[in-house]
Amino acid sequence: MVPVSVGQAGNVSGLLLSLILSEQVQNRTDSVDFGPSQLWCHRFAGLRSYATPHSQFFAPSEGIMLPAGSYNNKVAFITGGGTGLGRAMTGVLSQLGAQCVIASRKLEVLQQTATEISSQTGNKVHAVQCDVRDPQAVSRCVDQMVELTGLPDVIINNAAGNFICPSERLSANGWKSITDIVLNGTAFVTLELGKRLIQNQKGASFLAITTIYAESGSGFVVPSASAKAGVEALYKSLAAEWGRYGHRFNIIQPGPIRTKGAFSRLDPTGTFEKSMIGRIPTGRLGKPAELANLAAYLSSDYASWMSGAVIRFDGGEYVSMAGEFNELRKVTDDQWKMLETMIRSTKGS
Ligand SMILES: CCCCCCCCC/C=C/C=C/C(=O)SCCNC(=O)CCNC(=O)[C@H](O)C(C)(C)COP(=O)(O)OP(=O)(O)OC[C@H]1O[C@@H](n2cnc3c(N)ncnc32)[C@H](O)[C@@H]1OP(=O)(O)O
Ligand SMILES: NC(=O)C1=CN([C@@H]2O[C@H](COP(=O)(O)OP(=O)(O)OC[C@H]3O[C@@H](n4cnc5c(N)ncnc54)[C@H](OP(=O)(O)O)[C@@H]3O)[C@@H](O)[C@H]2O)C=CC1
Repeated sequence: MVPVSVGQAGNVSGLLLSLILSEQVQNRTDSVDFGPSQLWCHRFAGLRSYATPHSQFFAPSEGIMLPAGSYNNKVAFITGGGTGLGRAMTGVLSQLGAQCVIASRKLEVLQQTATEISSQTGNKVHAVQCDVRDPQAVSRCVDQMVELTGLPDVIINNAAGNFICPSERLSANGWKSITDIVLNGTAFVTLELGKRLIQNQKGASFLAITTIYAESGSGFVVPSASAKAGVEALYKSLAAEWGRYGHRFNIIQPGPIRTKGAFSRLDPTGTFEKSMIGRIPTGRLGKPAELANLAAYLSSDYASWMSGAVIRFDGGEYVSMAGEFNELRKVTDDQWKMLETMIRSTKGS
């Protein structure tokens, strides 16, 4: 770990970006705390990753949490299982004994992931091409899964699309592209599998991966925020309706976890990561393995009494952004002395 000075624009060109960046550096210098000496940068695999010194209190445990064999004789279906967080969840479930089916658009990516994971775990991972925006394709995908493994015990709706974009620049097709993947895709997968499971009187655990801003909304990712909020309404509604069929529905709202898919579309220059770390109380990004452990627990029999739950998993970022006075953590001891003196010396209203 090496301390770095903030404010390096790297090879990013463009006046606007430099302005944004220099403003951030200015703000950070002005705000007393969280200056260059307190920002740390890990470098690995060509990627930068920032963290604060106090993140050492919150070192990630990336080993598998559940007992070996927890998923023996179980089948798990994971959308978007070829990359990023979906891949991490597939790896953990497979390691715990599950037979996994991963589905998304890019068959080659899925096949490579399936081969790599199954060679590490010794358990089968099947790759099935499926564009979740197309209900017929989803139905064919489920047919294929039934042939391969039978109906699943665990369904993880993880596939998503997203990009930052001012809403006034967003085309109708841009809106449709994101909401089709996230909301309609989740609905098509959930309805198709739910109906077949009900017909076969088979219980299952459904998990949706949303995001912290599904609750608050967020500018610049409006289609994603709207669709993720819809997914949460869908899952909470079905938790109430389909418990009688043996189905549980839970939701994880992750905060920032570095993946190529997310960061390339949400922070393409790497400019915003540094300021984001400053508002995460645990001082670091999450790790895919941490999310995968939580997903494995929620989808397992250890969580058979959990349904309708919405788990925020963000190192404290959401509450940190929400609290009116939370920026006061930047005030130094000397400044507090001065503030306290001023407040105490005020008499009357
Ligand atoms: C502050 C630091 C932030 C760091 C991260 C913090 C994370 C915290 C919370 C994170 C939440 C994360 C949520 C996620 O969902 S991340 C998942 C990201 N992964 C993906 O998006 C993978 C899949 N994505 C894709 O395949 C594409 O990106 C896609 C555009 C979503 C879909 O591809 P495709 O179907 O091929 O669509 P296109 O034909 O390319 O485009 C469709 C229309 O959308 C318009 N469009 C595409 N990109 C943009 C853009 N960048 N800006 C504006 N418009 C765009 C495109 O032009 C098409 O519209 P048309 O021109 O009108 O036809
Ligand atoms: N990483 C983060 O910081 C956060 C991520 N999330 C959520 O976590 C989940 C995983 O994201 P992450 O791993 O970061 O990003 P990725 O881009 O790696 O994952 C998205 C996956 O969705 C698949 N996908 C996209 N469109 C479709 C489609 N039409 N049909 C089927 N599959 C599709 C992609 O595969 P393919 O291209 O082959 O179709 C890809 O595997 C998402 O739901 C995201 O919203 C939430 C908060 C934070």
